[in-house]
Amino acid sequence: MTTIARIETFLVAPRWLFVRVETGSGIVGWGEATCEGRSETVRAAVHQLAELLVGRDALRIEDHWQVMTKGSFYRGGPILASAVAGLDQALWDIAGKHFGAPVHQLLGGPVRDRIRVYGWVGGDEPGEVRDHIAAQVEAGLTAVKMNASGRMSPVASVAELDGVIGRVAAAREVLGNHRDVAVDLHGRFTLANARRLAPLLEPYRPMFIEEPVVPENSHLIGAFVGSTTVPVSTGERLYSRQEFLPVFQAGIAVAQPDLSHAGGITEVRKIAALADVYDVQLAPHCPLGPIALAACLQVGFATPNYLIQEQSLGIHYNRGADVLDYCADKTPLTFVDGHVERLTAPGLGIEIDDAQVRAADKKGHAWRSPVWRHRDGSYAEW
Ligand SMILES: O=C(O)[C@@H](O)[C@H](O)[C@H](O)CO
Ligand SMILES: [Mg+2]
Repeated sequence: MTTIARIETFLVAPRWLFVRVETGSGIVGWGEATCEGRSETVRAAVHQLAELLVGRDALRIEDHWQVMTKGSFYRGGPILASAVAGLDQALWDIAGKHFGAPVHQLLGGPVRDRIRVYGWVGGDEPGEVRDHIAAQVEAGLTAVKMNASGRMSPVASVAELDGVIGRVAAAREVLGNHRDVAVDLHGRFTLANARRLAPLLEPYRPMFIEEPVVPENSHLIGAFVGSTTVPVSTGERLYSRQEFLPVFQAGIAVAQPDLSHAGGITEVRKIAALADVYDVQLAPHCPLGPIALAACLQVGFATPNYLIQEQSLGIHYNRGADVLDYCADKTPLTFVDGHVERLTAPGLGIEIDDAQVRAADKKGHAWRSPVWRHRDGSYAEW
């Protein structure tokens, strides 16, 4: 009676796409297929993939993953990988509820009792960075991540470089030496800019420098790794083991697969195993909703090479919506001392508020990534 009977999707504020899978016996599994700025496109993909699942046994997760990712000949990319991810998470949620165990128990059992979390901080001026970090420290976090810059010239000016240094210096000053700051270059830097910046950041000892080059230029990341002693991270825009392999071979230190973009729990577990062979730690990308976060944490409780977890509780880019809005029980995602405690309930370990999600979907959302321009009018990376 674990036959898949019904698959629904919900487009909810601020920019998320939830997937609900129900079995004939009434077990409900939730997944998150959010792909920032592209969620409506993913939604269509989820409903087409649903044709492959309805009427089949929900517990054959690996087989469903094979069929969904390979079964229609044309494959790969963020849209399909996000759609598969949302469905895959929901199937793991169902399996956990069916067997009465949290997902990490099905993955081999807990290897840790709590997971360290970090949050994003904004601020254009050093003073603003200081204030935003002070608020996160006040909330108990021991690590934050900041963007290095806004729009960045292809060959950075002294003022642009000094702007980055000033803000990272301010971050280090308020954090002290017992907390960490990661610096996200966000694909805004050319390789030349990134190489010029890295030695200037070394005195502030960032936890890692993220996305030093755009993901389609993974062939350049080795040149960046070789230019700095700072650990290098990437992966929020890589969608499979095959796409991670070259960056592992190039020597990155931290892999950031997104549980909602990289094929879900099934694929990220395999990315983690591959990462382990290259001495790479996981720090999954997750500026997303509660289901994506729970899926990350389930992998984290069962994965030895797991550094830290990104999360967006209370963060202003969620524009008034919050990760906890859709949780019927807010306790599992409450942080203690900058960590989240092991989730013990069956499945993904959180309880989604069905009525709240249905109401939010009626309003929907139209979140889009901005399009930026350089001063001369040409396209600039966001
Ligand atoms: O590492 C991060 O959290 C950022 O790069 C976000 O993924 C990006 O702004 C799109 O949401
Ligand atoms: Mg990033």
